Amino acid sequence: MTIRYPATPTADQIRRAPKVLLHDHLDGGLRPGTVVDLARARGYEALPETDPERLGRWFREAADSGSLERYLETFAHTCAVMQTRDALFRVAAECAEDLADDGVVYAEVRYAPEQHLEGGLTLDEVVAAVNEGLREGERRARARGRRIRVGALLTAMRHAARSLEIAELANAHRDDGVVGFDIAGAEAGHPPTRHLDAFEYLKRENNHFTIHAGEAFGLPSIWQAIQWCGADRLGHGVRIIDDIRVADDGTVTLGRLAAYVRDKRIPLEMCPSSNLQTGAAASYAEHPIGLLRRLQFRVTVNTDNRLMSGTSMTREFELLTEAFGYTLDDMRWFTVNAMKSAFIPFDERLAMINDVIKPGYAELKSEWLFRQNGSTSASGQREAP
Ligand SMILES: O=c1[nH]cnc2c1ncn2[C@@H]1O[C@H](CO)[C@@H](O)[C@H]1O
Ligand SMILES: [Zn+2]
Repeated sequence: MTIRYPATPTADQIRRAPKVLLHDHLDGGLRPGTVVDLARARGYEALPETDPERLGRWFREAADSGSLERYLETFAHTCAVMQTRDALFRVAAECAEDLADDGVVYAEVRYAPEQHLEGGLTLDEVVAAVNEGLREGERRARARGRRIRVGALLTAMRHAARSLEIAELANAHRDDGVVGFDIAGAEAGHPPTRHLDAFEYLKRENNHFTIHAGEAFGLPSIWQAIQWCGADRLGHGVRIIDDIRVADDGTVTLGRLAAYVRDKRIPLEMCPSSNLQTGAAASYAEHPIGLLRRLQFRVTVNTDNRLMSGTSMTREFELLTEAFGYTLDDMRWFTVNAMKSAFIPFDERLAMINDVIKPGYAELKSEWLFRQNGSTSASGQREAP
């Protein structure tokens, strides 16, 4: 006889569960109050609101545009206030703290160094400021009894022409907090193959990269990212659904590209709330993550931009639990997927899975055993002998 645990985790369990985040933009995750403070310090007067609560709402509503291009316009304000060493340090430290408070144990946070040079910093100084801030945030979290490890991904903007330079920067800082590379920005009209030299350079250096692909543009973008550029992971990748046919009787047929992505266990960094805002998915219940999880693609759950989506890892999992009835076992599956797909060394990933993630979920599940004598009766939750 085996005990069947209650099906859905509580909000509190979701928050306390160890979580792994692979796709989170530093310039999309500022606290609204910090944006206000930094704008005031720098004399930046173009903020649409100066009350933190109203500003937070403004970001969420402006990002709720149904188009990636309009969604991306909101980053002009966050980037504008991230132009000095102190500002970058503060934003990075708060990022690590906020993620730790949300129960994230490992995160890869990305940003585009080329967007932080207006105050006179060099690319190397930008990277150093963010790394120092992340280390400070880890320390503050530890002082409060929370453990988190945060790596940085350096992003090149796909409409610009600095990707090789940023790839070299990522490689130069690989033993110093930078775990990989990415390209981001408007997808339509900016195919990943324009940055082939950057990707080929990183492959020659045995380095890692992910590519935003299959978010605002479909299969050709995913195909190029994988087969031309050699991406280790896909940022979003939701449009892979266009290569999957589900017949009326439920039979599923994968096209060649979808089959390749699943066969090769290529990680998909899915960001449900962000996708709803940019129009890449219509609702949580209809988000491709449901089908892709059932088909056992290497799916991971991510926040993308916590400020623009007013979200957190806890909230993304709550929304998915509501939409798909996910259990703690599903959550653990997504989390192990993410940890397997991280860009840190294999032995460290394995240790995180075995020594942090699995024990964390086992601990949460076991809580139920001690609750059964209390008011929440467990009758009916045991499997028949
Ligand atoms: O979902 C997204 N798709 C594509 N680009 C994005 C997304 N979120 C943010 N950025 C872009 O990445 C830059 C560096 O962090 C941001 O400034 C934003 O322009
Ligand atoms: Zn993104």
